[in-house]
Amino acid sequence: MPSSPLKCCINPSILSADFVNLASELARISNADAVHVDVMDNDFVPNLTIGLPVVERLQDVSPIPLDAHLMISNVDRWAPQFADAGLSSVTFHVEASDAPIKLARELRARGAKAGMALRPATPVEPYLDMLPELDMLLIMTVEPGFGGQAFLDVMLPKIRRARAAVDGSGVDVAIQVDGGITEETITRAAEAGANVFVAGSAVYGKASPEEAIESLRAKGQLALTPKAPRLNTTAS
Ligand SMILES: O=C(CO)[C@H](O)[C@H](O)COP(=O)(O)O
Repeated sequence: MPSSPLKCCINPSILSADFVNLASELARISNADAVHVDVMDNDFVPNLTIGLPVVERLQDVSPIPLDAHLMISNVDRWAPQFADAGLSSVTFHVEASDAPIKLARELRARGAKAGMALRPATPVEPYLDMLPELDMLLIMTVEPGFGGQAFLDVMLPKIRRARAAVDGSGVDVAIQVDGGITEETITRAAEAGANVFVAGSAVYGKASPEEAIESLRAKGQLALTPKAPRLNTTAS
């Protein structure tokens, strides 16, 4: 583990926001670390959301960095265009890419952080040599496509292995988790080694999304902060 605690970041997913009022929905999460923008094409996943023109307008108006999660096919062709739109980070699914190393380099060359996502059934081990090419590794904790699903606890060992590999390699790669993150599951995900948390329902489903972000952040940060060793106070 690094000597100082990892910073806990909360990235609300606008999949759970009101799509007719996206600008005002951004204002409701002003304390977020980034806005998670779910782009789905009804091919890579069985759902359809927004495309590049809408994301470009969000980029124009958002005071918070945008973090696009591209759940789309033909991602080698599309992802660079999202980077060109000025997004802070662009995450592609490795299962959808023909040339993930080339794509990660292309995203960085265009000024975006490079993120790579893994579906629940995709193992992390084949991609560990790629860590220096990445700024973020997204481990899906639900099947991608829909909000409101239950967190897959079976993903915790994969998060632990990814954290061990990141810390062991000395590269600065964030470990993001997406799907089913709540006040209850964030602690387990953070203890396993995730430090960036996407939350849709657990933020936009609350009366005060900003309070929900603060509460999630406090719980995640607590779990990321190493515990002080317990003193043995029993007399021998
Ligand atoms: O990528 C996603 C779905 O594929 C969403 O970001 C994710 O599901 C967030 O929703 P929730 O926090 O409600 O699970």
